[in-house]
Amino acid sequence: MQFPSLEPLGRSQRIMLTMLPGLALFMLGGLLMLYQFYSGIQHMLEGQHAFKLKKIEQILEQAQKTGEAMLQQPSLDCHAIYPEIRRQVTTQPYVRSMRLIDHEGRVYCDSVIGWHAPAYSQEYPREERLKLWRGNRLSPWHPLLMLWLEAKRGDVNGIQVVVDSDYLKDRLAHLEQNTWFYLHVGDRWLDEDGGMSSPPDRPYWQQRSLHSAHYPLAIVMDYSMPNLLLERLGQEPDQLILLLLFSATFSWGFHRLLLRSGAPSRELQRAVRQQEFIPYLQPLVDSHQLQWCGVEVLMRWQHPVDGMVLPDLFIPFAESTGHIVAMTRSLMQQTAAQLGTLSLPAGFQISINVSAAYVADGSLPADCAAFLAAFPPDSIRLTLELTERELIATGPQTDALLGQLHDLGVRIAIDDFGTGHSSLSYLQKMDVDELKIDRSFVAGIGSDSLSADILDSILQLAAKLGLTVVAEGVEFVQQEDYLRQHGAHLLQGYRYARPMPIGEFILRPEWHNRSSEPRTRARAEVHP
Ligand SMILES: Nc1nc2c(ncn2[C@@H]2O[C@H](COP(=O)(O)O[C@H]3[C@@H](O)[C@H](n4cnc5c(=O)[nH]c(N)nc54)O[C@@H]3COP(=O)(O)O)[C@@H](O)[C@H]2O)c(=O)[nH]1
Repeated sequence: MQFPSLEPLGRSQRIMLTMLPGLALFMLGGLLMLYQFYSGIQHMLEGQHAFKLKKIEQILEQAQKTGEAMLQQPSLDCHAIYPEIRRQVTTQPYVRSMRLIDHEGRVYCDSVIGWHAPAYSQEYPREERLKLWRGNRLSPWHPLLMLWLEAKRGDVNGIQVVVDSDYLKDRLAHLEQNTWFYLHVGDRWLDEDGGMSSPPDRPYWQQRSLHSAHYPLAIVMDYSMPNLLLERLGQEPDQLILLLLFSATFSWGFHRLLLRSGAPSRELQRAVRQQEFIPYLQPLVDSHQLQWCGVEVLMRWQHPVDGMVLPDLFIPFAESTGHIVAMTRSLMQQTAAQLGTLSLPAGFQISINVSAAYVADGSLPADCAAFLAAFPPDSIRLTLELTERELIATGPQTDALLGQLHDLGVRIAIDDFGTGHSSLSYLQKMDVDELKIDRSFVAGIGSDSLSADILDSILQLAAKLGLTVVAEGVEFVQQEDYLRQHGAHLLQGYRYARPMPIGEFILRPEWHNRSSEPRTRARAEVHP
């Protein structure tokens, strides 16, 4: 799969773009998670709803059976039946009281006060099979549920069976917040705290009624799904955290994939535009004073994903595709902008690696002129190091170019001298100013006699031709001593410093304190 190029986009736009899939994943996952929670909550609520209705129906069935048993007694004369009514009321769990009603609507036998009951027939629900009452005369604020059972016999009209609301509210009670259950009978509602209202005092959110198939009642569920979802999220945050982590990882992976997916060529172009190729400086040390007298500019790629990338990994590709020209130009511009503001020591050398493609490009003299213009006139020695990685075409054109460069005051060095096939031919055909001895010869000092012989030959040749010699890869004092004794002019290597960012270089005291003593042995010891 080919991903779109990120080239035309800025950094923040790229980040935004690569965050989108993660965001989409998070939203999709979030929706799925919410749906899962939603279904779970719905299922749980429906179960509870049905369960509560069943439990309240069971209470009423029990009350009904008790009342029907009374009505089936052979005599419903109060004197005869009163002991049985008392017994039933005290032994049946949910039945609080019972009253027998005659055909005139009078209570003629009451489980609480017997046959002396006054005719408070207004409490007799003539038409209603079920009625919720706020209370009766004995306990006015204690709601009751009255079940009316009609007698199918001539001596009595029917019986009222009274159920205590304590049992009902217990059945309505539940643990979840944001949900309320009510027993709804006629125009009255009993809540799980035992309060009665018509309709309920609480704000209506979403309401569902479940009607009983056996009694004229419904269980009403009042709930807030958004609040229940939030509550569930709070109870189970791990799923959300996992989703967040997963989406972030996905975004990051996508970001990396997009950055890598562009063709390498386009990736280099993008990196040039973003100024990701930055200069590192490694000091050049004057072999007499052992003081910092210049720098070699070395390219580093500050990659947004892979971090700092060393040049060996991208320079050969950049050279083969020609991108090295734009990359080196960018490096020169950044170096000039940052070093041009400093007061550098007189004759400070700035060496820059230049590939064959740049030599052939024709824009090199103009770019060098622009570089030099960033410094006070004649204040620095700009040196271009020509490498042998790619063959530099020799001939009139190159001669003319080198002539132009010399006219500008730019010096030419042959890098890694002695390692390629054409070092001597370059020396013969091109007007060069400096030889840079490859570090493989320096490494052989003291251990490899052949390397030492080649090194000596290069040093003698350079001396004869009047060329400056820079020895790179100096790591040990023995190498330093040898090179100083044998005429190398400039030394470069980890012995002095590794390549470093310009910001770090500026802070180093070595290039400020040029008159201070060298950090190694005194010169007199080396050159007696
Ligand atoms: N065309 C361009 N080529 C460039 C540019 N920047 C670097 N390069 C070439 O990449 C090669 C690797 O360079 P780098 O990793 O920066 O290594 C340089 C030094 O760090 C290393 N060095 C210096 N001192 C020592 C030492 O004491 N020991 C040791 N093991 N290594 C040391 O040598 C490299 C400097 O090489 P050179 O340029 O030949 O002086 C390398 O070939 C670079 O040329 C660029 O901008 N353009």
